[in-house]
Amino acid sequence: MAMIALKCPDIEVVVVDIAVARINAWNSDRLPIFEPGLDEVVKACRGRNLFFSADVEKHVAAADIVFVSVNTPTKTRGLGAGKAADLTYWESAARMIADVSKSDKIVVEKSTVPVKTAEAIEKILTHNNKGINFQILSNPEFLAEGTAIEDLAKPDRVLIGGRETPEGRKAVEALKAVYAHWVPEENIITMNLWSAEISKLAANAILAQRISSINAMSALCEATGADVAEVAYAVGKDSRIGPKFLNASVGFGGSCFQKDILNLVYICECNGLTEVANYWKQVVQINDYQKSRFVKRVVSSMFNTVSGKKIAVLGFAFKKDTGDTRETAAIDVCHGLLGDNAKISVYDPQVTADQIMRDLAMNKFDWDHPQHLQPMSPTATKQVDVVWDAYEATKGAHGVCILTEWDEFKKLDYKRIYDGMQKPAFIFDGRNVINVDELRKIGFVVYSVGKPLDPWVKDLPAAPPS
Ligand SMILES: NC(=O)c1ccc[n+]([C@@H]2O[C@H](COP(=O)([O-])OP(=O)(O)OC[C@H]3O[C@@H](n4cnc5c(N)ncnc54)[C@H](O)[C@@H]3O)[C@@H](O)[C@H]2O)c1
Ligand SMILES: O=c1ccn([C@@H]2O[C@H](COP(=O)(O)OP(=O)(O)O[C@H]3O[C@H](CO)[C@@H](O)[C@H](O)[C@H]3O)[C@@H](O)[C@H]2O)c(=O)[nH]1
Repeated sequence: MAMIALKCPDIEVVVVDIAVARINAWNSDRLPIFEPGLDEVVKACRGRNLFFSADVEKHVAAADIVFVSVNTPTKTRGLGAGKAADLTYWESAARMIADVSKSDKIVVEKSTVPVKTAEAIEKILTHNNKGINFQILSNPEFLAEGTAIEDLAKPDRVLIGGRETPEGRKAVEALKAVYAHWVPEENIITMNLWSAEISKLAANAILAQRISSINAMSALCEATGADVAEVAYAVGKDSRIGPKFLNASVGFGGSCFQKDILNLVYICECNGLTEVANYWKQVVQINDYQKSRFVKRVVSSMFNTVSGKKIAVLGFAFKKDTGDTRETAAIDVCHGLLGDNAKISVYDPQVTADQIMRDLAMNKFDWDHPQHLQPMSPTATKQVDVVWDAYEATKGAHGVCILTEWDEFKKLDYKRIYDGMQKPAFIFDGRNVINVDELRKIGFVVYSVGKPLDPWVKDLPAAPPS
């Protein structure tokens, strides 16, 4: 919305939220999220044509276009728990729009929703309506965190789905005119509502599938002496495949991929498409396998136990350049290590100690997770310490796990880190950011996902029984 305000000075944008603390933060000098370049965009328009308010009803009543961007998490209880999208927030937003509206409105699905949500929303909006015309559009968002501003400034495409009626087409044109302020017309794609809704789920599923594919290859590379980075480079050179999204890692995280794939799986199951559901489920299962495989490498390399040992965790966010920790692989890896009674010292340049403690104590739905990834008691967080420096985190540690690819981890003084650690000093790189040969020369025992194994690690079974 800040980008719309920046690019369309003739449009007044009001961001409303029921979370008053968040709105207060948006109106302050310290925005509630860290996103490179966002401060500048907000500062350029706030008070001009961009406003933040907790008076949701007043501003919705006055709007011509309402973008609904509320959260759509995975259901944790009841029918479809652990898979289906929880549309509670969407439904209450739709009911509120229906209640407060006195003029015609275009209601835009900006959240990622199950296919056919527009139909349900239409029913809520038009039920008991007072002669008001609501047009529902699907306009899914494709930005990635950490690069949101560039993604919004130069989107690969903007997708708008609408009803194939004269009113529907008019609404599509109205929304298209907003984006046309800065997005070339050929990059604004219009289609029917259901295609737009499915396209968002399909894009995320296929992106995540690429990561699970290369992560699956990383296990085979370790077993055979191949290097996954070389394999990804060779594969990505095929112009039909392309080089992006082929970085092997400790596993994908973030608030979208797992949630949206599980939602897709549920929709397939509801449509009787068991084989299709199982196909997509495998993308999440390989991701869980990758996280648990990493934990097993750590434990088995360190004489099959990390009990009482200090392990430094460098990086907790789900990717670099964000402070977001939702579904970060770091949560599952820490749970796995704590399950083996390790003492953990975490450093992340953007994530607060409070957030890390909350994440580690939080109950996660345990759908199909391996044993050691299951919810744990909050008392285990007593074994966790959060520090504000990588050197502090690694001081006296037996092992280091790199779980986020922050640029600063490439430039650390690893000799200094080695000197301060217990020996043998182990380093487990879940992001392929370190120079393996250099670190081995310093004296570290090194494991890096998908890379030829250190003889020390090699002699141990890759997947000892849990
Ligand atoms: N985070 C991303 O990068 C991203 C990218 C593309 C799509 N999406 C999709 O966008 C949606 C939102 O994601 P998010 O990460 O911003 O979630 P979020 O939980 O950070 O934000 C949602 C906000 O909606 C507010 N809200 C809930 N009910 C409300 C109501 N009735 N009225 C007003 N405000 C209400 C909440 O208070 C919260 O601040 C999800 O469907 C997600 O899948 C997110
Ligand atoms: O080659 C890769 C690329 C990514 N990742 C990991 O995958 C996760 C997701 O990364 P990314 O997709 O860059 O960030 P998100 O903000 O989750 O963005 C995804 O999810 C958004 C929400 O739906 C979509 O809008 C975006 O298009 C889609 O990329 C992160 O943990 C990354 O570290 C890898 O492990 N290897």
